[in-house]
Amino acid sequence: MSLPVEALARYSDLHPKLSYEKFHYGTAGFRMAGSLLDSVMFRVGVLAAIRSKRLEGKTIGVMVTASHNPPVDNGVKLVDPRGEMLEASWERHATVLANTTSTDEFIDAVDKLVKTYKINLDHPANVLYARDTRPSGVELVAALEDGLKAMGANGRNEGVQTTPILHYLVRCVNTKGTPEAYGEDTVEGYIKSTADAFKKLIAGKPAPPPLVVDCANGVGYVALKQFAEYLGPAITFIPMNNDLENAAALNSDAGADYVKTNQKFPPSIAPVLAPGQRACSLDGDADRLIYYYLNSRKQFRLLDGDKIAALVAGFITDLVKGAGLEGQIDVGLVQTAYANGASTKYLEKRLPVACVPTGVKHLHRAALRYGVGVYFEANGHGTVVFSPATYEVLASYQPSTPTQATYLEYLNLLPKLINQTIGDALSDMLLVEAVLAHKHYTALEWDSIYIDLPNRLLKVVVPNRNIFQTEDAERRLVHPEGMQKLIDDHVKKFESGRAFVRPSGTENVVRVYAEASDQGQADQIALKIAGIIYDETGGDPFERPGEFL
Ligand SMILES: CC(=O)N[C@H]1[C@@H](OP(=O)(O)O)O[C@H](CO)[C@@H](O)[C@@H]1O
Ligand SMILES: [Mg+2]
Repeated sequence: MSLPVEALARYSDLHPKLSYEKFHYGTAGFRMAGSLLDSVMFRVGVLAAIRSKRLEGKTIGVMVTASHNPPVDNGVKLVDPRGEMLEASWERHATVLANTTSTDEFIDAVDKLVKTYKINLDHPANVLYARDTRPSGVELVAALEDGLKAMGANGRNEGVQTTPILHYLVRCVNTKGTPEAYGEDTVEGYIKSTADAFKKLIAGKPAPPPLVVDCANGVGYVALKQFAEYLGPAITFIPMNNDLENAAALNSDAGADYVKTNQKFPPSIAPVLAPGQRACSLDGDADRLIYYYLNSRKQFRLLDGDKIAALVAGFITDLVKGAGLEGQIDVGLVQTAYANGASTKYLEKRLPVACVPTGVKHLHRAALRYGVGVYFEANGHGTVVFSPATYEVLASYQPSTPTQATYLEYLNLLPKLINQTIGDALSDMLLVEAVLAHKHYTALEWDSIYIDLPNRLLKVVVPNRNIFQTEDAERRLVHPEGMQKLIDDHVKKFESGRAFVRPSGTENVVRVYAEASDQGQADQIALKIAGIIYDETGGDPFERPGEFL
């Protein structure tokens, strides 16, 4: 088969590129105002089909979502056959195709891609896709489908689903009937196997107290309802911010990003919480999870991705030891520079900890190096991955005592409870609840594992963020020259101060993170560095944010 040039041209003409837009496939795929994405969606459809053919018909996933961003935004991400994010080298092809200015140029670029990889177009193309609850998703999915039609690809529309469910389904479809079979490739199959593993894991433990779940008025509520049905009395949820009728409500004063960024309760949650009661927030596509509670002094206390990682890694380490598998299964943790310094200090004493650049793909890749790799970004995105060798050990190990056998049983349930393809707010939430039940931890006890260092995260708008280059997992600047020295000279004035600066991969800003032994110092460090960056990059003195030092 040759490239279906005629069909490509016909469909492409229905989705012309807006001449002034420049698109970039970044950390979060393509993401911007939904109204600007029509041509991008069509081209992503074509690219997904080409990638599927390149992989001899393996199913590629496409998720239409803008996660925690405002309801008018939308976006799209491609998912590789194992349910992982698109291979990095193909991000560039996505950007190139999205930016071709005419149908002819687009077809030429597709042709070039096919020739470069010597793709055999006789292979079938299979694409599985879903969208979040954003209204613009309906038309964007239609544009995506035109891309699939133009290539004669088989499309499987999963409707409105969470991002992690889409990733899970892709892995299931591609591993079906193989020794690595991941599960049944249906949403019901996902809910059932996750819920069953949870029920078995907490069997005999007291049912956790009811959990307040802030659904960010998004698709997470759809999955939560299904979980609630299967879980029955095993756990009670109190769903909040579950209005799916009002599109404008999505992520508005709600959700994991709101809580982590503002370090406060969503306004609707504060009044319903009793002191000590746990609550959690999902984000708009349910791949991030943040916990929090009201302490006895009626203060907000955050239990973020670092706290989840510490809880989960500690639990798994205990299980491995208890089963007598120490030395046979190595448990490791992966963080980014945004991890609270107190968490890193606490965890490094207990297990190997790696620090990698921001972005799930980096964390995921690093986690695969361990027998059991736990990774979480501070913002609540993370999961646990089990290596093939670990699966083998778990399947063949003969415990020598009944206690070891019990621990082994728990360990064997974890790969079923956890969505290993990507961070999954709902399966992570059930994991946290199971660990709390096993450890008999209240929110306060969990919080007390270590005490967070006060910190401050700021954005600085600069003319060109690309001049900022980093090394050492983004912890030091190598460019602009001399900037790191200015930062160091300032930070060293503060005891236990730490700070770093990096360009955002998703917004046109530079981020400044600082932490210190008290909040005032963390603020001073961050605001001074923000001022340095602003001034050194030629920021307009009349527009200089008032708080910068
Ligand atoms: C400080 C921060 O939270 N950064 C986020 C944000 O990346 P930036 O490159 O910092 O814009 O979005 C990413 C994608 O969602 C997420 O992986 C990351 O953790
Ligand atoms: Mg998200």
